Amino acid sequence: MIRVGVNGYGTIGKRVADGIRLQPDMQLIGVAKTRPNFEAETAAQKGYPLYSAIPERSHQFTEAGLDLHGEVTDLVDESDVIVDATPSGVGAENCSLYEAHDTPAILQGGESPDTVDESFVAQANYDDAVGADLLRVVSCNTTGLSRLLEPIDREYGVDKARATLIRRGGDPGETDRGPINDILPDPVTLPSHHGPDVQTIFPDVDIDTLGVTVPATLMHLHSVNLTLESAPSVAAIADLLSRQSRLFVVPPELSIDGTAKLKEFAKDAGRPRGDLWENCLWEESIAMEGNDLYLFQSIHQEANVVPENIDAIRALVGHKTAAESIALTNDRLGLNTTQQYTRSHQHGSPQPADD
Ligand SMILES: NC(=O)C1=CN([C@@H]2O[C@H](COP(=O)(O)OP(=O)(O)OC[C@H]3O[C@@H](n4cnc5c(N)ncnc54)[C@H](O)[C@@H]3O)[C@@H](O)[C@H]2O)C=CC1
Ligand SMILES: O=C(OP(=O)(O)O)[C@H](O)COP(=O)(O)O
Repeated sequence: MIRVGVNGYGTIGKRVADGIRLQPDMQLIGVAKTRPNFEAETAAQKGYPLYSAIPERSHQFTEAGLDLHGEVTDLVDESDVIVDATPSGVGAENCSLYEAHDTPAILQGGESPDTVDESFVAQANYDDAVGADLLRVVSCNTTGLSRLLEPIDREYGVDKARATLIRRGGDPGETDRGPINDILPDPVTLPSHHGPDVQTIFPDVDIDTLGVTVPATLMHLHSVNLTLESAPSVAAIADLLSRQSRLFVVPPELSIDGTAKLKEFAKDAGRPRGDLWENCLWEESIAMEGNDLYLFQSIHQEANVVPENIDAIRALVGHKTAAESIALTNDRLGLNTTQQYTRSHQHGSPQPADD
């Protein structure tokens, strides 16, 4: 069993903790919280041992009637791997703690790539991460672009990638984010940070990205144009993408016209918190003009890095191969439900994934 601690129990941390608890080869040692809010209450109700992230505040947990199992240093000490899901910049500050305890750690996309040994996307560079001390699961948008690029580059070669990222203003629970009535070029200059971030995974891919932030909370939307080395048919592209286990090629028959219906679909399908762990690509949006591929995909920012964090844990300890880890993570999270649905529409019967 891999003993895992989660430091930072917010949007990403609580989803990763739930995912860890579902894995047969992992034990969730506990979660570190800064204060006894509703997330600390629900973590305790789920039976997750609580650790105080800020020792001076430990008494607040006791006063709120929450048992503490220790402080964050105890959590780091008791864990084989730490998933750090603290806000951007805090993860880098925590690295000295992990190093002092000789505990490998996984940081998130808000941290700089220079802070870690490797940036990570399971489908692309799992083997490079084996035995590292510090990994970084790249941001939700970068993970989404990387998952799309990997099979297309492998199969057809990508000469040039261009993407405009229409970014959600904040997560649904973030009441202090915006804009609430604007459309912001964000950043106003080319490139957005996503292109260089993709190159931490694919150093040889030539990619330009633009960012725009809009008053929406549900998901990001990517408008993608890839210039390929050949000109496959739309059907061949759709077939290739539909065979990737973390891409959901949304069939037109579902009448899903945008991110709101995608989220509704996930909730109806019984997904926890309505989470969509996979990229969601509209099949009808896939178009070829000469060697140029165009499509739209949506990324559920709260959920799509969760499978990658689970795989990153196994990669750090060299516990399984990439294919084994991806398959196990998908199975235990329940990620295959949309995939099978897509295949039943496109192919009539399930086919091997990720080939
Ligand atoms: N929310 C999103 O859309 C995505 C976020 N990320 C990245 O994941 C990381 C975490 O982001 P979120 O989960 O959205 O943030 P969040 O703000 O929802 O959660 C962070 C949690 O860490 C806690 N925290 C603050 N300081 C701490 C400390 N010193 N020790 C322990 N816990 C501490 C906060 O109280 C909060 O509960 C960031 O690097 C972010 O860029 C990556 C993909 C998507
Ligand atoms: O990783 C994300 O976005 P990003 O890929 O645009 O950096 C998450 O949606 C967090 O974005 P935020 O830094 O705007 O909260």
